[in-house]
Order: sequence, then C-alpha cells, then structure tokens
Amino acid sequence: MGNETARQELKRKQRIVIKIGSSSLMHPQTGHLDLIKIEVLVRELSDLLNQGKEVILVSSGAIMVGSRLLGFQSKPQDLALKQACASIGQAKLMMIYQKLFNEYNQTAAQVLLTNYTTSHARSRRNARNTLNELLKLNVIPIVNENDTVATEEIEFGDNDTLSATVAALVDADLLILLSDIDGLFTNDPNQDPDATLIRVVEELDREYFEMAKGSSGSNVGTGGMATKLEAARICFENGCDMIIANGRDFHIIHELMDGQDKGTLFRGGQTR
Ligand SMILES: Nc1ncnc2c1ncn2[C@@H]1O[C@H](COP(=O)(O)OP(=O)(O)O)[C@@H](O)[C@H]1O
Ligand SMILES: N[C@@H](CCC(=O)OP(=O)(O)O)C(=O)O
Repeated sequence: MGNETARQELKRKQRIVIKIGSSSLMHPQTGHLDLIKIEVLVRELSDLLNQGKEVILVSSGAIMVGSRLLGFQSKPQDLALKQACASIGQAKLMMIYQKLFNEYNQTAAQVLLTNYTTSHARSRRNARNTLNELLKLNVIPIVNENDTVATEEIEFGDNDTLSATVAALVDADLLILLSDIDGLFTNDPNQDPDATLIRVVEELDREYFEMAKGSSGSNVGTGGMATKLEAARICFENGCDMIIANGRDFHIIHELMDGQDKGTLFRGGQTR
C-alpha cells in the first residue's frame, strides 16, 4: 500500500494517543507557556472527541513550567530540583488544561505513570483499567511521567517512549508525536542542511535508527529523535501506526487526521 492510501486510512483511526513535547508548548524566546497554542490544542482534541474518537494526551512540560515559575532561565540540572520543578509545573499545567477543556464541555483527568507502573503486571493492569474506564467515560486522560517518584533521573528516557507504552497499553490505533521538527529526516536537519524528510516508514530497518543518532536539538526537549525511534519500535511491536510531525501549529492534528501528507508516518499498524 502506498503512502497516499495509508494516509487516507488515518481518517478511520479511532483510539489516538497524542504526545506534545515541552518545546511545542512554550514560546521559544522566553520558555513561558504559549497559551494561544494550548487553546488550539484543546480545541483540536475536543473536536476529535466530538467526532466520537477516543483521545489520550501525553503532555510534557512540567519541569519547564515549574522552573519558570521559580524564576529559573532554563531547566535545572540537579535531579531533586528537577523533580521539585515537575511537581510545581504539573499542577499548573493541569490547572490550565482543566480550565480550557472545561470551556469545551470536556473533562480531563491526570494520569501519572512510571516505568515501574507499566512494567509490573499488577500495576500495568491497574493503569490499563483506569485508562480504559476514562475513555469509556469520554474523559480525556492527560498523561505524564510521575517525575517526583521516578528514582532515576530519566526512567523512561522521556515522554516519547512513555507515550508509545501507553499506546500499547490501551491498544491504540495511532500515536502522534508532535515535536519541534517536521518529522524524521535522513540526518539531523539542525546539523545537516541537506537532510531530507522521510514521508513513510514501512519497515523499521536499522538505517532509520542510524539517522536518529543525534541528541535533542533544543535545551527544552530531552530525547531527540532516538527516543522517537524507540517509540516507533514499540508501536511496530504492538501493531500501532505512529506519526512524527511538527507541533509548531496544532491545527496539524486535524490535517493529519484528514489524511494530509505531513510528517513521517510509521506503518506499524499494518501488522494488525
Ligand atoms: N534524523 C533526525 N531527524 C529529525 N530530527 C533529528 C534527527 N536527529 C536528531 N534530531 C533532533 O531531534 C530534535 C527533536 O527532539 P526533541 O528536542 O527531544 O523534541 P521534543 O521536545 O519535541 O521531544 C530535533 O530538533 C533535531 O535537532
Ligand atoms: N516529565 C517531563 C517530561 C520531559 C520530556 O520528556 O520532555 P520532552 O522531550 O519535551 O517530551 C516533564 O513533564 O517535564
């Protein structure tokens, strides 16, 4: 099946996980929240719910928001301080999401997970039951890593792998990763101006992991492309399509769902 047909099939996806990186929520100049963008995000997600789709939002940004609230100019390096920032920022982020979703008559719920939660059978089952119940209730779960109890600095590495784990947990049809870049390029475009965008990945060969070796392009994001490829691996293993696309403008969500040829589509769902 060609890219065009695969894109058209996205219209039929029913259970969708959308992950927003920290960089996509902030004004790049100040690191403060871009409230107008977040409003567009909430409107886009509310409209998906109105179409009868099930949506889970995985939102990063807690550490960044918390550090700004404490007056830091950038993300702190110290682990305990990062965790403190996360707990401050997470509450603030949820407050904003709750307020905006409320304006569209939608209910949002907070779900904080750790690597432990999703790798131990009992807590994994509990997390799955909660998420499924929230979706049944037409509530939008807003997921983040539980940074205050995660004992290593980065248990998941980042929210890219967390979002793929969540997609696998609830048997989602599609994972959308919105980042600060148009998709997977042949090389890091911030280092190599000749790098070209890859439109579709049918099989997750090693060459793609080689392309993604560079680290994060910003001091806001954590995982870079490598963790997004790791997310793709989880999606391929679990029969879920995945898209990496640019979160510069969140209207891209309905454009992708309409089948527009944007970002990089990883066709993990074809094994279903
Ligand atoms: N092959 C590649 N294609 C695209 N981006 C790449 C590639 N290799 C490394 N990158 C870097 O990955 C960055 C995106 O990851 P990251 O900064 O963690 O974003 P986010 O906060 O959205 O998760 C890009 O800005 C880019 O510099
Ligand atoms: N749990 C952290 C997530 C950090 C993270 O993964 O950031 P990103 O690479 O921007 O998705 C936070 O909310 O700040």
